[in-house]
Amino acid sequence: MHTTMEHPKQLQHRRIGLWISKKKMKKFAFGVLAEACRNRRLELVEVDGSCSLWRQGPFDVLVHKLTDVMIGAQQGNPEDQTMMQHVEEFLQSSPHLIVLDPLPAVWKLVDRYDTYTLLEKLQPHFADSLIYTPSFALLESTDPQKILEALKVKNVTFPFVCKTRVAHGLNSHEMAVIFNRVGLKDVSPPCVAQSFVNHNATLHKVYIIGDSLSVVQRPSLRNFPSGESEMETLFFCSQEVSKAESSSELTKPLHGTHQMDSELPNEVAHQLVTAIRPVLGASLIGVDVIVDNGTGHRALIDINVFPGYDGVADFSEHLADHISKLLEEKSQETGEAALNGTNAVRLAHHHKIEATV
Ligand SMILES: O=P(O)(O)O[C@@H]1[C@@H](OP(=O)(O)O)[C@H](OP(=O)(O)O)[C@H](O)[C@H](OP(=O)(O)O)[C@H]1OP(=O)(O)O
Ligand SMILES: Nc1ncnc2c1ncn2[C@@H]1O[C@H](COP(=O)(O)OP(=O)(O)O)[C@@H](O)[C@H]1O
Ligand SMILES: [Mg+2]
Repeated sequence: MHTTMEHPKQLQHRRIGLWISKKKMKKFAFGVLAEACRNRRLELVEVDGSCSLWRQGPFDVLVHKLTDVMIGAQQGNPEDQTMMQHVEEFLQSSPHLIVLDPLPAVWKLVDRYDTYTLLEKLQPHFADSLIYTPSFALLESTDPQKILEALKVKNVTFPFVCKTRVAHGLNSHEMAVIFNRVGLKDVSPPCVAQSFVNHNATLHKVYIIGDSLSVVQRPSLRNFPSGESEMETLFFCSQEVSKAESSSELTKPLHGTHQMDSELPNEVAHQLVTAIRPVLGASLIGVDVIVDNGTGHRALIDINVFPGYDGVADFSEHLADHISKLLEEKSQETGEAALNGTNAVRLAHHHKIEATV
């Protein structure tokens, strides 16, 4: 008689759905991740957002970057709203599905004002590591007087960077550095104003993949005169300033700048990640850190959902490890739950017998 030996849970074949935009898929090393998954008895499947998830499933893990669809739905785009409804229904019908990262965690990171507010609340946890988030204010008016008042209330100083509230997607990277009151005419509300921090044109991208992190140096905006100055508003696209290959007048460190050490020690990066991961509830994130060249304090200026991890060695191995770890934890959880369930039935049965003796 042929008996099929049930694979022990940890050896069972698992299906991992990867759902990212076409733009991101073009840059994504799908084949490398698929290979890393195969080596861990995981099958990586590309999810087609235009087809039914039920037909493409079942999945044990859904790895996604749905920020564009989430933001579109939030802004009233009917197709994105329908898509998000489909996603929510699928998640509700798949209680054991591991979502990487959970939608509530991702929602916290699609609006810069929400993200900076969250980081501001974390300030006490960071104080001893000299980590902070620069002063920021929500600007909702074009009236210069109202803007000045909003800046003053939140201690935002000139120069400041004006960023869209929306943190991801095509138009989210158009920014401006405003140097004086005349420049307030360039504020396009609603936007977030964040005090500019001189940091010797060095950006540290702290890339987090579950429990592993990598710090990658990138070019960044050069130093500017502190306080109000005669400089004209500087418009720029962040995707042209802080990519590995970015190089322009904007990113050339000024000669003779006060060269306070612009490094980000690894242990500081670890302290940062230890503090923010539990609060964010996300595990595939990029944190942009710059070091104030006057004080050496570390400023958190940006958090990204599922970034490109450009420059991170063995990204696919780290991601496949993280997925395996989550599956193992889930299997133990359900194993324990089943065991508790069985024990509860056994106990109830025992009490029932006891009651009849
Ligand atoms: O352009 P990539 O691939 O390097 O990744 C972008 C990230 O760059 P990074 O890897 O951090 O240098 C980029 O991070 P920054 O905004 O540059 O800090 C964004 O996360 C971007 O996502 P979106 O287009 O804003 O939804 C990311 O774009 P997607 O890969 O999500 O399309
Ligand atoms: N508060 C700041 N002080 C100094 N430079 C900043 C500040 N905020 C942003 N920048 C510069 O602008 C770039 C893009 O800012 P960021 O908030 O990371 O936008 P994005 O989300 O588009 O990456 C940074 O990499 C850095 O060079
Ligand atoms: Mg950034």
